[in-house]
Amino acid sequence: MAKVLVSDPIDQAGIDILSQVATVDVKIGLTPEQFVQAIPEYDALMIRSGSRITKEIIEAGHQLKIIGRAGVGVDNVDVPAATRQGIVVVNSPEGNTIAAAEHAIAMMLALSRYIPDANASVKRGEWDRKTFVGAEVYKKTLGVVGLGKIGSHVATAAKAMGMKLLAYDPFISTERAEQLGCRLVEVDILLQEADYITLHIPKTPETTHLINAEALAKMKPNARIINCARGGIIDEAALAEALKAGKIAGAALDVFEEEPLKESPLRALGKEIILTPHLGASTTEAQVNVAIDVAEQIRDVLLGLPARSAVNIPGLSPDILEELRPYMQLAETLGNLVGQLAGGRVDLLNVKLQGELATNKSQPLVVAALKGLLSQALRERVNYVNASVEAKERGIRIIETRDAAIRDYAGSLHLSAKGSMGEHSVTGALLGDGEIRITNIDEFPINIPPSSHMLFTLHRDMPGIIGKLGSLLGSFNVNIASMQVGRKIVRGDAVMVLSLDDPLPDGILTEITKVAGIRDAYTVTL
Ligand SMILES: NC(=O)c1ccc[n+]([C@@H]2O[C@H](COP(=O)([O-])OP(=O)(O)OC[C@H]3O[C@@H](n4cnc5c(N)ncnc54)[C@H](O)[C@@H]3O)[C@@H](O)[C@H]2O)c1
Ligand SMILES: O=C(O)[C@H](O)COP(=O)(O)O
Repeated sequence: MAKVLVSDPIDQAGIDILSQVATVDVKIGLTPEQFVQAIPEYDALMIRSGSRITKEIIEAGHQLKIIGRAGVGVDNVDVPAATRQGIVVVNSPEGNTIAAAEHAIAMMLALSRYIPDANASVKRGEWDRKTFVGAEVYKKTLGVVGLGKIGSHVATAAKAMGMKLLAYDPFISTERAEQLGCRLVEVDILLQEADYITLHIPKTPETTHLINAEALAKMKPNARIINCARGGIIDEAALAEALKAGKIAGAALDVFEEEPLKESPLRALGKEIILTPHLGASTTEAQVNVAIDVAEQIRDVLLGLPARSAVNIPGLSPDILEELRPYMQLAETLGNLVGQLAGGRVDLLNVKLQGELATNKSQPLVVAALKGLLSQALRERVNYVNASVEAKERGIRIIETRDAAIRDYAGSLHLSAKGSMGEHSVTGALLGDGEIRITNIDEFPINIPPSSHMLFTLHRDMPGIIGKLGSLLGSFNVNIASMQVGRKIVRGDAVMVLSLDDPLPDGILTEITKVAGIRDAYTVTL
C-alpha cells in the first residue's frame, strides 16, 4: 500500500480520502533533517504553509510522486526541484479564496476601527472611548493590487460597502477591471490615490518588496495597507519606520517575511498595526475545501490518474485533459517510435498537430510526444512533469506546428525527429473505437496498429523481397503477426512494417540488410 506523509494540520476529511488508498502518517513539526530522514519511504506528501520543502528533501524522496499543498501558495516548495525529479506538485487554487478575501476585509475594518486594541482595552477593565475613534471606509478609495481570485472577491465586497476602487494588475484587461467596478491604473497612481491598499499578488522576484520605503513615501498620510497575500511583498523594516514616523496611518499583516514572526519592530507598534498569524485560510469551510481538493488529487495520482490542479504540468486543466485523454497515448507511442527510428540521440523533434488537434489546447500532446521520445533513455524516470525539462537539458529542439486543413482523420499527429540515425517521420491517428493506427512512416502511407515488437525496412519495391524477409525471420524462429507495405510508386522505394510476436534476436538486422533490395532496417520495441 502507498504511504502518505502529512506534515501540517489538515482537516480529517482529507485524511479520510487518503486512507482509502494509502497508509497515512501525520507528523507535524518535523525539522529539515527529520524530513530528509523520513521522506524516502513516502509516495506522497501533503502540506500547508508550515512545511518548507527544499531541494534536499525532494532529492531524498526517492519514491515521491506527488506533493499536495492544501492551499494556494506553493512558494514553500522548491517546484523546479520537484519538476526536475518528475514529482507532480498540486494545490487547491480556489478552496480558500473566500476565507482569504474575508480576512482582508475583516483586517481593513478592524484596522479602521481599532477593534483589536479596543477589545484588549475593555478586557483589561478600561472604558476608553476617545482613543479608538476610527475612520469609515464608505466613499474611501481602495487600491487592490492583484485582481485575481481573492482580489476580485475583495473588490466586489468593498464595492458593496460603497468604496471607490482602483486596481493594479498588469495581467488583466481593462474590461475585466471595469466589470468589477475598478479603475485599472499604474501602481504609482494607486499608491498616491488610495486610502486603503490591499495586496493579493503572489510573491515573485518582481513583487518582493514592491512596498518598500519609496512606495510607502508615495502613500497618503491617512493610508492604511493590508497584506493577506505573502510575507516579503512589504519591506517590514521600512513599514515599521513609516508607521512610527506617521507617514501612513496603519497596516494589517497576516503574512510575514519570516514565519513564525520572530523579533520584529512591528510588535512594538500600537493600535496602528494589526498582526495575525497567517490566518487567511483558517476557516472551517476553507480547511474542508482544501483538504478534500488536495487529498482527492493525491489519491488520483497514486491510482495512476491525472491531477486536476498540477502547478508544474503546463496546460493540463481537467476539461482539456478529458478531451485529449484518448490522444495522449497516441502522442506518446508515436514519440517513442520516432525516437527509436531516429536513433538514440535526438536533436530535433517536430510535432505537427493536424485536423481537430490543430488548436492551442493540444499543447499537452507535445509533452506526451516528448515523454514517449525520452522513454527509451529515461524509462519510468520521465513523466508529464519533467519531460520538457529533460528535453531542454538534453538540447532537444522542439518545433510545434499546426495544420487544421489535414483531415484524413478527425485529428492526427505527425512527428519527425532528427537524430544520430538520420531524420524519420511518423504519423498516427485514432480509429472510431479509440484504437491507435500508424498511418505513415517516412512519408510512405501505411495502416498498422503499433505492437510491442516491430520491424521497419526501407527497400526497393520488387518481386520476392517479402518472401525472402519472411523466410529469414522464420529461420530465426520469429513469428510475424501482421505485415504492411507502403509505397508511393510501383517498383519505387517502399517501406515494410512488420508486427512481430517475438523480439528480434541479436545480429538479425545485419542479415536483413544483406537481403537484395533492402537498404535499411530498424527494430522498435514499444
Ligand atoms: N493569507 C492567507 O492565508 C492566504 C490564503 C490564500 C491565498 N493567499 C495568497 O494570496 C495571493 C493571491 O491569491 P489568489 O488566489 O487571488 O491568486 P490569483 O493567481 O488568482 O491572483 C493573483 C493576481 O496577481 C496578479 N499579479 C501577478 N503578478 C503581479 C504583479 N507583479 N503586479 C500586480 N499583479 C500581479 C495576477 O495577474 C493575478 O490576477 C497569493 O499570494 C496567495 O498565496 C494567502
Ligand atoms: O497560500 C495559501 O493557501 C495560504 O497562505 C494559506 O496557507 P495555510 O493553508 O498554510 O494556512
